Amino acid sequence: MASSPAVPKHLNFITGNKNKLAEVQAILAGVIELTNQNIDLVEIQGTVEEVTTDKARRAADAIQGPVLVEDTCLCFKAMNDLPGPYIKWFLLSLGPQNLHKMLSGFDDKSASAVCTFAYCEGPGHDPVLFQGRTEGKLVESRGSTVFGWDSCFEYEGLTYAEMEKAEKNKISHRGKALEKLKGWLAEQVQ
Ligand SMILES: O=P(O)(O)OP(=O)(O)OP(=O)(O)OC[C@H]1O[C@@H](n2cnc3c(O)ncnc32)[C@H](O)[C@@H]1O
Ligand SMILES: [Mg+2]
Repeated sequence: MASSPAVPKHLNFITGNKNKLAEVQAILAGVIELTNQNIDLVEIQGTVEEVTTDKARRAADAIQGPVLVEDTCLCFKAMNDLPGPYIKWFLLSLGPQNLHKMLSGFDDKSASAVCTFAYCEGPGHDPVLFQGRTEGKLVESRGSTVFGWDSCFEYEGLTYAEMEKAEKNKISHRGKALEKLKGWLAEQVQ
């Protein structure tokens, strides 16, 4: 019989982003206990899978134990999926008020929000990935600018920032990725 990885009863989610942490805590409430460490991890360049896998390995090495990490992309169809994993730096430079201008020269405003979680059992182990994607469009900022590009990403008429938190979590890239993680966790304990 193939041996299952030793999935702990709680997950140590390594992130420096308080808003991500709050969403993950809300979505996983009652499913798995979550602890958090804010470790400043180097993020490589590459595909989101490469970035997230590398992030998980670095986090597992840093704490010498099991970890959960996540990387979020915002991909513009007109730009062949850029900025993708590099959205953080565009958002930091432009701010949510100016982000929509990145597509002002294009008719196609389609954007995909992509969330990729990686669970790594510990140093030297291969991370397991769980990805969720929500299709929407890049719009002028509407709603609270507390969390990243929430006010610039519209899904079915509302920006993420205009939705109730629970509504966002039901349809979001992060919610979908965590549904997959939950399914995997349930399989491990059977
Ligand atoms: O420590 P980590 O987990 O890496 O946290 P981070 O803030 O650096 O996050 P990323 O590297 O994944 O970069 C993603 C960027 O997208 C933003 N972001 C992530 N999830 C988001 C969401 O659901 N809604 C809006 N913005 C989001 C986030 O604030 C960053 O600017
Ligand atoms: Mg980061």
